[in-house]
Amino acid sequence: MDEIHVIGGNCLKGSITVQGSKNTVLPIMAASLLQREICVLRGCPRILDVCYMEEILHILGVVTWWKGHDLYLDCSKVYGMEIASEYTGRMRCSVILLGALLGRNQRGVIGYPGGCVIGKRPIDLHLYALKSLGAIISEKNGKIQADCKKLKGQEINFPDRSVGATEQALLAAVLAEGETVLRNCAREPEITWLCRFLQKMGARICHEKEGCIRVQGVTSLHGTKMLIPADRIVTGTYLCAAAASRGSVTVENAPEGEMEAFLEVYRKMGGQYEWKSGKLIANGAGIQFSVPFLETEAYPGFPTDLQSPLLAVLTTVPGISRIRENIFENRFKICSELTKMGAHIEVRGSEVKICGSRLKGCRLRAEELRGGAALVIAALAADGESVIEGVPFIRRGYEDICRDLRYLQAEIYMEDILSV
Ligand SMILES: CC(=O)N[C@H]1[C@@H](OP(=O)(O)OP(=O)(O)OC[C@H]2O[C@@H](n3ccc(=O)[nH]c3=O)[C@H](O)[C@@H]2O)O[C@H](CO)[C@@H](O)[C@@H]1O
Ligand SMILES: C=C(OP(=O)(O)O)C(=O)O
Repeated sequence: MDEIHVIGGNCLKGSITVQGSKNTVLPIMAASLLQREICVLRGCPRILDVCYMEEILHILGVVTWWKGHDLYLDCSKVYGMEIASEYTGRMRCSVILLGALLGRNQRGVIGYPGGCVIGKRPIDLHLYALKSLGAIISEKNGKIQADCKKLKGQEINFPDRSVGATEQALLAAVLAEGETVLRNCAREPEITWLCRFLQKMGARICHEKEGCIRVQGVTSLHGTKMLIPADRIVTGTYLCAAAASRGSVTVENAPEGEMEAFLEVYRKMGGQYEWKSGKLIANGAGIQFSVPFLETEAYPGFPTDLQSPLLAVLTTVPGISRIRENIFENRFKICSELTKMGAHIEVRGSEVKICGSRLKGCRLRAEELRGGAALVIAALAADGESVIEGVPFIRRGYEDICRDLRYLQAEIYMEDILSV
């Protein structure tokens, strides 16, 4: 069992290249099922969620291999149609395999998805999209079964915006008969990247206007290659890590154009940044201003996935800050852990009030991915040593957070407590 040890107090500085994006690569791996050749995903992050998705693809018949960070997916022999809940329950993104399986084999049976326990996370919008395209869905014994003769293009007007449901609808629509128009789609960059990948496989997709995507069904798709873009949430996490120590960081491959909402808050807190030849150069030495009010929103608003990392920074900034979480109802779980470190935090429903103070190192437990990363950030700023348990949650989305932060001169290491 691994634990992360952090000796707080170092001022972070240095350059880093961030891993490929988790939330981009996972739907792209699912999309590869829609063709019968080989897809190559360059710059694929070697994170637990990618391993979990790879295992699921193996069960369905996909042959995979790695060359460094390039993942090869040979989808020529996909005959499996069923994925047990012990596999789907490890990650949220497993649910969109339903749309891919329907597109490929007209049938899919999957267990319920898992992922971070940060709210109820229903799948009604996913099922609504699939049903609209003609799938017959039944739910029993903890499984969701979807069948269709041939999916048929439709107008789908999402009542609410959902990243996963938009991805689900896209995967199901590209091989459906005729035209599908998706309205009120999510606008996150991951949707654009998925569309690009599907287009490279031969899909006919066009973005009409904000939130509206038109898909012209085709009869088959082919293999392709794509470079997975840098992870915008990991980039933001490392900016927060440097900010908590009032240090600086240069991100060599930051995803330009995807970080605006975060960078605006960073600047208001007293941080400075500039883009130079594709690099993001950020200096957190001047971070000193609290954030009177911030709320998480769908893209291009402030991302919910960076709410906990930012909250960790704000526990160190003098004055009162307030954050409202609008996307997931249970995303303040780390507050009790931060309180153990001496943070002054009050949670009231979907809002949290933070009064900046000094933190002290202690033993902490991560219970979900971004909350776990946020505990590491708080530990970097704290006096003394912190030990963070629950490392597998962090590994779901960070390839090697200790290695990356050591590049930035943090004193941090992983210990396997069974082997000492
Ligand atoms: C693997 C992946 O890409 N995960 C991201 C994805 O999650 P995910 O795709 O699960 O997030 P959604 O955009 O679907 O969720 C947004 C909101 O819609 C609700 N909802 C969603 C689907 C549904 O059928 N019914 C419903 O009510 C959710 O409970 C939530 O309140 O987008 C989230 C919001 O940017 C990010 O935090 C996650 O990191
Ligand atoms: C919530 C997240 O992931 P998932 O949707 O995979 O649980 C996340 O990446 O912060």
